[in-house]
Amino acid sequence: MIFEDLPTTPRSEELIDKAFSRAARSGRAKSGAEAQQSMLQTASNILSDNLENVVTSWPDFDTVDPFYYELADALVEVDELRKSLSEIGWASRKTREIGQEYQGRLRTDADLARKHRKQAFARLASVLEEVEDDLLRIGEARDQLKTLPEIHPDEPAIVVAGYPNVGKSTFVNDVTNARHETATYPFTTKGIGVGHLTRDHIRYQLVDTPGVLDRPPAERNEIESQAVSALTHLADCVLVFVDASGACGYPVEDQLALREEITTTFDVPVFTVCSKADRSREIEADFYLSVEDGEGVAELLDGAIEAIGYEPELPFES
Ligand SMILES: Nc1nc2c(ncn2[C@@H]2O[C@H](COP(=O)(O)OP(=O)(O)OP(=O)(O)O)[C@@H](O)[C@H]2O)c(=O)[nH]1
Repeated sequence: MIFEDLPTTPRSEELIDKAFSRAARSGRAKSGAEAQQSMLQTASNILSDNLENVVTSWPDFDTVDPFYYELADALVEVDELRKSLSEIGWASRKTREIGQEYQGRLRTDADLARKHRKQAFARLASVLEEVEDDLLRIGEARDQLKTLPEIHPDEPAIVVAGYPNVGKSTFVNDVTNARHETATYPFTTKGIGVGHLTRDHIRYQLVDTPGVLDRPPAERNEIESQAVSALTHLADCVLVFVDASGACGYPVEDQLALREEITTTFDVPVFTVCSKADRSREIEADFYLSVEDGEGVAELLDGAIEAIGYEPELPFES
């Protein structure tokens, strides 16, 4: 996952403390103007390098997969994040420049060198103060994005949709190792779960979507709508679960209306799955499923996998 390895974002104060205390240490090893030069060099390098690392640890949003872009945007407003990252790039260059600019002025007697070095430190500190909010914003974005589950836009994905309590997670847990891998993320109080299964050496992702694809669009808030839009980039096939028994607590007509909406939103095969078929099968569906009895589980998976028709790219054969 592209956001998984993002390192903790330092705060301005932390960076200043680190830079100035290392600078003091390096100054103690020398004397006179040389000590001042060494201090400035150390402080400016540490600040500039650490700031640069913040920027380079992020992926380039111009080339990021649209699924990730929209997910990230739903959580953190990518435009704002990019502005902050470019401010940090500026601060990295500026702190290096200040180091270089003052180096010449420090080639003088010890007292004057000390005065100029202090001036340079004040300027370094004020650059860091200026980007304090940007570092905070980047840190928050990083913390949020790190919690996204393991979803790979390059792997085939089966998205499971349907009203609450229709049996989505029972199915996903039954056919995948989801119990071990399910992760959630904070689009909604419920989060989205991911499980995996392997067929013919191909790994498929099953994405459970409680709180997102489980109600009419009019009831989705902006973030949830964006999560749906992100899912359209991800899904290779959608299974809409409909509980014809009504045991889930939602009228069958509403469930079928949601299916219609999903069919028009997604450009990939969308199947209607009559879930809890041990209780009722009173609707027209592509598949009838009872996880309770084990009925239709294999057929449903085979159907979805066939509809996806995923062909892995083979290495070049000579
Ligand atoms: N009779 C019967 N009950 C089932 C079947 N599958 C699931 N259930 C029951 O239906 C209830 C809801 O199932 P879940 O899998 O939690 O439903 P869900 O759609 O994931 O619900 P949310 O996570 O709230 O969106 C549970 O009590 C399950 O035990 C089935 O095949 N037959």
